[in-house]
Amino acid sequence: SSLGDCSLALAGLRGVVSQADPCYAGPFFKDVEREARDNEDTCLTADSECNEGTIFYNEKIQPVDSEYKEGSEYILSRFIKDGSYGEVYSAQDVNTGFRFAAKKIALKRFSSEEVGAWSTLRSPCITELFGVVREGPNVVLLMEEKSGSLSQLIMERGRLPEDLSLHYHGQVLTALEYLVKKKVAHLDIKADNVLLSEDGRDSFLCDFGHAEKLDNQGLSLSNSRDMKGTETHMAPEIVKGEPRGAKADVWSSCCMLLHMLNGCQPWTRYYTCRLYLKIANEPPPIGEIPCDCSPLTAEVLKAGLQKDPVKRLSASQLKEKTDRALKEVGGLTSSVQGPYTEPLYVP
Ligand SMILES: Oc1ccc(F)cc1Nc1nc(-c2ccncc2)cs1
Repeated sequence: SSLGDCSLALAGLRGVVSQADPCYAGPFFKDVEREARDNEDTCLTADSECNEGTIFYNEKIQPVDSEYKEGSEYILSRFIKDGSYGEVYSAQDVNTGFRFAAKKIALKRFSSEEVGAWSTLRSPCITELFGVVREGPNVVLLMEEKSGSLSQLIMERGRLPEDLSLHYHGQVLTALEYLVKKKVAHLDIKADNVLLSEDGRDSFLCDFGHAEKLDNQGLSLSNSRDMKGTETHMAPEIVKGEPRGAKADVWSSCCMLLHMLNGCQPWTRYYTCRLYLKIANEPPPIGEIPCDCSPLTAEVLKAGLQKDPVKRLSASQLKEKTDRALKEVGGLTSSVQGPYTEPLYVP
């Protein structure tokens, strides 16, 4: 839409739910976050009548009289899981019947980064954010629904065949290559946040609750050093509170590759204590590379699990290596559904 419509939509946004071009969602949600922090009390007792937000252009999600509220314009059908900062439900638009996923976040825990970073992304490897609606004390993020997650598949199959693991790793690295171009770091790459298509052959990155914008050097703009993401997949620079950027996602993607190959997350078979110090002081978990994997797969993991982010390969360099490793094992021949294979416990 032209700037006119969009800025009009934003200007009129107070108290209405409007269709707007996602490019402008970021700034609006900055002040929702500020307002939430400023008047903590009111947003807690916030009148449930307050219903404002932005539905990005989508004829299948229809505000009625510029309202989009749970229980009237859409319904939550079933609880799916706890996402970052909120619960995820399957939802349906009452008028169109269109199904989507919805994450309900308490206003005081809402980070405008999830919307600001995500709303500018358009990639076949990243789930689409349809919109954000504030309902009283909550913010609800609306996202395209997928049939399941990579973590569910790993649980069902114990561990995944090497070719299937490399296939998904390659797709996640394609998503990371795109994020590097858009100067966004996801900072919570793990199988829980990778969703699968119906036939399981395509994967999509989701949940930008920990995402951060990057500067021209590829380092995070947010000066916060607080640790983000999932402990077992945290890069050394994260646990050490050092400057972080896109390379942290590369480390986490290799932790996820180990999770797919072994059927269990790195570090957890050797340590039950807090992992931060182990990740900071121990060598990288390359000892957990399964002995039955191909040499090129081991190369991918060694290159992606370099503790020094400068030495660690970039998403596009690792994507090339991963594609070569997949060719070396004969390409993707395994079916997505298949026999349960016992996870590899301590050798
Ligand atoms: O950050 C979000 C913003 C909006 C959403 F609707 C969901 C998420 N986060 C996640 N959704 C899932 C998931 C969704 C659908 N099916 C299986 C898993 C896993 S993490």
